[in-house]
Amino acid sequence: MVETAASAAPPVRVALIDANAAARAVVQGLLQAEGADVHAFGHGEEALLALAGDLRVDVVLVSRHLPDMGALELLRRLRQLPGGAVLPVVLITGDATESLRLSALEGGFTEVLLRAAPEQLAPHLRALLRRQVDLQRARILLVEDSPTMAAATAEALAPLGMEVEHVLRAHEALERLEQQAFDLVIVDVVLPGVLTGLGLLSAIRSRRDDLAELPVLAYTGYDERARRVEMLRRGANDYVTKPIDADELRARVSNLVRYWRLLQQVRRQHALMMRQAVTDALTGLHNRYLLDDLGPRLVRRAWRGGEPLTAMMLDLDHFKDVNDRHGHDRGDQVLQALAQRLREHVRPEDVLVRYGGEEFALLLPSLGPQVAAAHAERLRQAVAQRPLAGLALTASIGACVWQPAPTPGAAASAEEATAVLRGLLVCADRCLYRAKGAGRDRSVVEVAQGVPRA
Ligand SMILES: Nc1nc2c(ncn2[C@@H]2O[C@H](COP(=O)(O)OP(=O)(O)OP(=O)(O)O)[C@@H](O)[C@H]2O)c(=O)[nH]1
Repeated sequence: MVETAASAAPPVRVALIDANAAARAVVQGLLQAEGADVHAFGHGEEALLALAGDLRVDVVLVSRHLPDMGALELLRRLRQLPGGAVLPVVLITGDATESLRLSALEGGFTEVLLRAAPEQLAPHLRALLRRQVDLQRARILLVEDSPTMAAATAEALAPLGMEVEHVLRAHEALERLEQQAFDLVIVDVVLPGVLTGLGLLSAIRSRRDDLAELPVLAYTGYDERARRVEMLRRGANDYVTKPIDADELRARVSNLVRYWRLLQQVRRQHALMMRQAVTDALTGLHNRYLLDDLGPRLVRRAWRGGEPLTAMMLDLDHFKDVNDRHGHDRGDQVLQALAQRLREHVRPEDVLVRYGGEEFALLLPSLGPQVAAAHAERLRQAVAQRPLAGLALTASIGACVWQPAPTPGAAASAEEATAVLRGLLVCADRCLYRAKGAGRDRSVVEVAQGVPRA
């Protein structure tokens, strides 16, 4: 059963209340340039009259000084209008002090926007509108066995423009959560069937993926302390007591959806930062921090399975001359071309990183000494046979092959695995040094005796 309130995002409707005609025109122009539908007013009373009548908006922007009332007075009266309790009301001010910002937020404004030059204000207004559109696009899964309650909920949420999907049973809700992304679950705690609302809550919270933190708003018919505590204990973010109050429901739903959006934004940024932390900006290859993370895992796997593991160090020959003769930019291009060349020669199970400067490290599982030596030669030839960024260059390679004794069931500790990785890299580096000493453009391979340890 689906009750859809809205799907395509309509323009965000903004009430702009500012006594200063010139300033108002600037903000109005910026908002309209972003596609907003703007209703501008110079007086508070004028705006309140329109909003108490037919005018419906998604967000209100108000300047601090109005001819007929203060911004706080306007806010108080806006909150009393139908639907006004959840309306985002943004104060726009030229006063940048932290104390003003805090007192405005404490006073009930949703945000405080600093009045600045248009080019500085524009991105803030764009972000404000984007947040509003995001909220309108929210999808809510309503799990409610009473058709009357479901209809009342859909009606109460309609002004928010969110999409409400209704299912009757908890198990249907679990199926829908598998199929589609939702921003909030509203669940009646008492549901017929094997899985109750509380059971659904526990099922969501015990998931091992991001959905475990999906906001859940619980409906209860009993305003009873023990039941409220139980709902919160099981992980409900908030609850509403039946019969529902439309304004209260909208306010709680908006808050939870905002929280979820923020959480997702933080997660995305965190994932990006984690990627950046292990990525070398010049070549796009992973950096040595990824080796520190993945290397011990490969060591433990090799140890467990008695499979060989090879570490290789590859270093361009006379790279300093490239920089000196052709400039640092050309040197960078060479490193990028080299990274691409190496990428073409690694298998999905191999780890390739830029170890630093013009040195690259590889970890290659399951190659015996002869195959590892042949592979090192192939890499050396791959560098020498074609120019890199237009320059004929060579590389030297040091490789160290570790063949663990088959010890089924034995597992290395994390510290041991790290020590073995270091030992392998030191051994490979030693081989590289020998390759350089022997005239460069060659590979030197050594089979580790015993367990390599740094
Ligand atoms: N363009 C560029 N140069 C770098 C980068 N990182 C390190 N280098 C340069 O790489 C050069 C390494 O020089 P050396 O360690 O003397 O080694 P080499 O000239 O390659 O000599 P051998 O290794 O002995 O054959 C130095 O000039 C560094 O400045 C980088 O990201 N970009």
